[in-house]
Parts: sequence; structure tokens; C-alpha cells
Amino acid sequence: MSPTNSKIIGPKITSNLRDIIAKSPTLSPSACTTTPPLNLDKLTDKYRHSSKRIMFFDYDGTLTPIRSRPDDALPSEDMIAYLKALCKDQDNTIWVISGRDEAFLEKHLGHIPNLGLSAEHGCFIRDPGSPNWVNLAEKIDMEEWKAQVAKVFQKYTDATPGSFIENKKCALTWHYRQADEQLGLAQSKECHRQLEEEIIPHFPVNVLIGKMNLEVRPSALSKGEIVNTLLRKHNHVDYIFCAGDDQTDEDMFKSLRESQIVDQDATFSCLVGSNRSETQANFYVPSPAEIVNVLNVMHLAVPK
Ligand SMILES: O=P(O)(O)OC[C@H]1O[C@H](O[C@H]2O[C@H](CO)[C@@H](O)[C@H](O)[C@H]2O)[C@H](O)[C@@H](O)[C@@H]1O
Repeated sequence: MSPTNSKIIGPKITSNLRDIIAKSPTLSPSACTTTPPLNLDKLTDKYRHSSKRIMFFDYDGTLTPIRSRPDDALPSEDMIAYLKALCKDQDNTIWVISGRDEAFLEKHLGHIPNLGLSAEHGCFIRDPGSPNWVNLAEKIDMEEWKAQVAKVFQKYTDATPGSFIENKKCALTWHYRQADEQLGLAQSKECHRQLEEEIIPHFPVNVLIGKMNLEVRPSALSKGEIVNTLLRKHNHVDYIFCAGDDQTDEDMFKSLRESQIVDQDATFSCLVGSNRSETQANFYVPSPAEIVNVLNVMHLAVPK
């Protein structure tokens, strides 16, 4: 059974679990000089000996690999199956906390029973088991800043073939992944400079440097704020897992570092990717495939 294409299996798990762990590249010796690779033995041990767990997953670049077009970054069958299995366990509270909008998360993950969802970098939440979204940004005026940012983004879209604007309720994103690489990067730097000079001083928003995108959204809300709120609500947990791959996920890692709720020893904050010297995460894994593997390892860790 390969770790990434395996299906949910029954209770006889011990030898399969050992295989999965043994095959995992995260356990191989690594040249890491800063953030260490995720230790699946330790994770499994803590998971088994915990009684209430909370988990936070970013979506793009974490649960699913980055694709050229946002619409093509869809969840794999394995990922959905493992998330479903983990959400079934009443000792688990599981959230996907993403920059994506409600519609995308609802369409692709909304059918997973008991999965909590947060959209647009903490602006919207849908509690586990609830069909309703709550807009945490409803008191923030979006109209004026969005109009001005749209003008700036449009100027760079016109000058950068292949780039485009993603318009969300509380955020605007300029994507340049499909543009010429050098032109896209140069234009993004110039666009970022213009936003910082002309927009940011006048509105309660900030600019996020994403993966081949620039995103402007309200500064009052963040993924870290959502994590803080959820930790206050679930202050009896004794195991935390959190995974993310970009700047916005660092807010979650920071919240976990500062939280006194669970020992760092039972907190598995995990960067997906290679930028290990600058992260606040406790561990790293190289790719989203490893996170799907971790989901599998966790759901197999406790015999049902
Ligand atoms: O918080 P996340 O779940 O990581 O979402 C961050 C942004 O992800 C999407 O853009 C990124 O992924 C795309 C699909 O792989 C890729 O084509 C693009 O270049 C990336 O920047 C999404 O489109 C944004 O709305 C999210 O904010």
C-alpha cells in the first residue's frame, strides 16, 4: 500500500501504519539546519495518548498542490476520505482555514460532516455541523478600498498578459502565475510598492505576498485571529496539529507559539515547503502529499 494512494482500511492497522511511517520522506535524515522535519513517530505517539484534539489546515499548497489555475487545485479522493475519517472521531475538532472564498470551500469541502471552515483569511467561518456562514467582517466597509485596489490591479493586469484579478467578498487577489515569469515578478514588485504607497496608508487593509499573487484584505482579521478564537473555545485540548505553506499561515503558527493552552511538546505546527529558516512552525514537511500522508497516519493511529 503506498502512503498516498491508500484507501481507508479497517482496524488491523499496526503493520500498515509502521509501513507508512517507514516510507515517509519526512523521517529520512535531512540537511535541515533550522526547522526539523516532522517526526511521525512522535506525532503518532502524542495522537494516541491525547483525549481531545484540534487541527487547523490551510488549503492551497497544504491539502492540495499548487496548480497553474486556482480552479484546478481540487481535493484528492484520499484527502477527502482521510479528513472524513478524522472528523468522524468525536475527540477531534478539525478546521480548514483558507484564503479561498466560501463558495469554493463549500463546494469542495462543505459535504464533510463536522468539518469547520474559514474562508478569505479569517473573514468568514462555518462552524462544524452548521450549514451557515458567519461574516466576521460585516462591519468593515469594503466598497471604497476595493474600488481603488481594483483600479491598481487592473493597470497591472493590462500590462501583464496572463495575469488576472480574483474578486472575493473581502479580498482582491492579483494572480500572475500564468504570466511571463520575469515580467510577472517585476510587475508584482511595482504593484506592491504602489499599493503600499497609495492605498495602505488610507484604509484598514494590508497586502499579502502570496504564491505568485498579491492579495489585499482587511488587516483586522487573519488566520491567526481565528486560531486564537478557536483555542479559547477549545481550551481543554491536549493535542494540536496545524499545517500551512505561506505567509498567511505564519499567523496561525505564531498564535500557536504564543498560546499557553497546550505544551509545545504536543503542538505539531508544520510548514509545507522549503522556506524553513523563516517559519514560526515547529516542523516542516516537503509537500502537500506528505500532509495527506499525515492525515492517513493520524486516522490509522487509534484503532476504531
Ligand atoms: O490560504 P490558502 O488556502 O492557501 O489560499 C491562498 C490563495 O490560494 C489560491 O491561490 C494560490 O493557489 C492557486 C492554486 O494552486 C495558484 O494558481 C495561485 O498561483 C496561488 O496563489 C487562491 O486562488 C487564492 O484566492 C487564495 O487566497
